[in-house]
Amino acid sequence: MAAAMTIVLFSAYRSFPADVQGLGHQSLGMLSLTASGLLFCAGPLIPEAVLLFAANSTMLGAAGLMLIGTQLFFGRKPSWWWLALAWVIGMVCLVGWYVITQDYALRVAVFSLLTLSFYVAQLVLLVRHGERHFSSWFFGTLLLVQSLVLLLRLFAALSGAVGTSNASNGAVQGIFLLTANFMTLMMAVGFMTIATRRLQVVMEHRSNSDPLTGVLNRRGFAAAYHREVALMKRHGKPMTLLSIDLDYFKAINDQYGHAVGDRVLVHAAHTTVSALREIDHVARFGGEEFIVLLSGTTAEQAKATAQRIRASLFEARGGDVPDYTVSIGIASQQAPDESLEALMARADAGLYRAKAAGRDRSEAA
Ligand SMILES: Nc1nc2c(ncn2[C@@H]2O[C@H](COP(=O)(O)OP(=O)(O)OP(=O)(O)O)[C@@H](O)[C@H]2O)c(=O)[nH]1
Repeated sequence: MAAAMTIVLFSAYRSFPADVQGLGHQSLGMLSLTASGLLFCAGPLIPEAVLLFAANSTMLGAAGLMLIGTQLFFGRKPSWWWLALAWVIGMVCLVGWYVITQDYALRVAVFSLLTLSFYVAQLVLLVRHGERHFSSWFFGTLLLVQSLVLLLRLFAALSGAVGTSNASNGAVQGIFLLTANFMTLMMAVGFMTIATRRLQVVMEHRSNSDPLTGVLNRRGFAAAYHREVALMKRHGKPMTLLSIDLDYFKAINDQYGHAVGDRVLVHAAHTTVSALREIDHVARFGGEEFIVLLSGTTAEQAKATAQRIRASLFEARGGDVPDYTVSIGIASQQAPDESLEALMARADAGLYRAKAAGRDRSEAA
């Protein structure tokens, strides 16, 4: 199962975009688990000491790599120190097993506890950073089950119910091995579920946003606009559109080059976004024209917002971006059934007036 899941996770790692992190480490974790399984099976062929150290190292490595995969998935710093510490504790325990007491139950208890720590850490990560979505609930439940199984094994070991070797035939041992195999499959399925959900989010975001500036594109803006129209219909909330155009942008491109022109566009987009509230929507409609949809805002309030955007662009100048100004056209949606095209045409009329009046200003339609 671990070998099959290694292939599934590796294949996803190769084909998913880099925004979905952690698949590589999860796949390495499964590979490590495969190696561990093979080593435990190779019992009679390998000297016992070598087998115990190698098989337990790969088993701990598997759980540690999976934790690191999940940490990377959530954009956290990987805890390599944790894996190293667990490995040192595990190896000291094995040396103790040889030198001091060959207590199988104690060995099982120590390794169950170490492995448990990795799964509990994944569960905590998921609870803290997971999206409220079915995929998180599913993976979280699996992590909880896996942690409970390990906890049970820990208690079983402490109470002497695990027999005297991996091969001992007790019911507890049998149930554990069966569950461990099943959970190997399920852990990979669980991680693939959150990874696939992330893939969907990334793809939706890409298809709705402008690749240069990261703000919405036409498609993403249309969806946001229709959500706002629905709010207007239900609660009578006003909304206002700003059509923002960079002044003499061709001259910036001609004087500083296209790359600097691109930086100006990114600067304008980011500064505009930071001057607004989270509920507002900023889009780039190609070229050097941006559209802003101000939720719950009247034309009067939008005039102040347009001023604020222009002031922010002015204050944020400097660094690797040359000076530039913008002209802004303002138009409020008159009624829920006014079309986006009509609204934009009115905002553009305001924009042309601002351009004609000398640029670097805003004009209401
Ligand atoms: N760097 C860069 N330039 C772009 C991009 N898209 C469009 N442009 C340039 O934007 C410029 C737009 O020029 P115009 O439409 O003449 O407008 P303008 O020079 O800003 O003049 P006014 O709008 O009248 O103030 C053109 O030179 C386009 O090549 C882009 O993605 N990156």
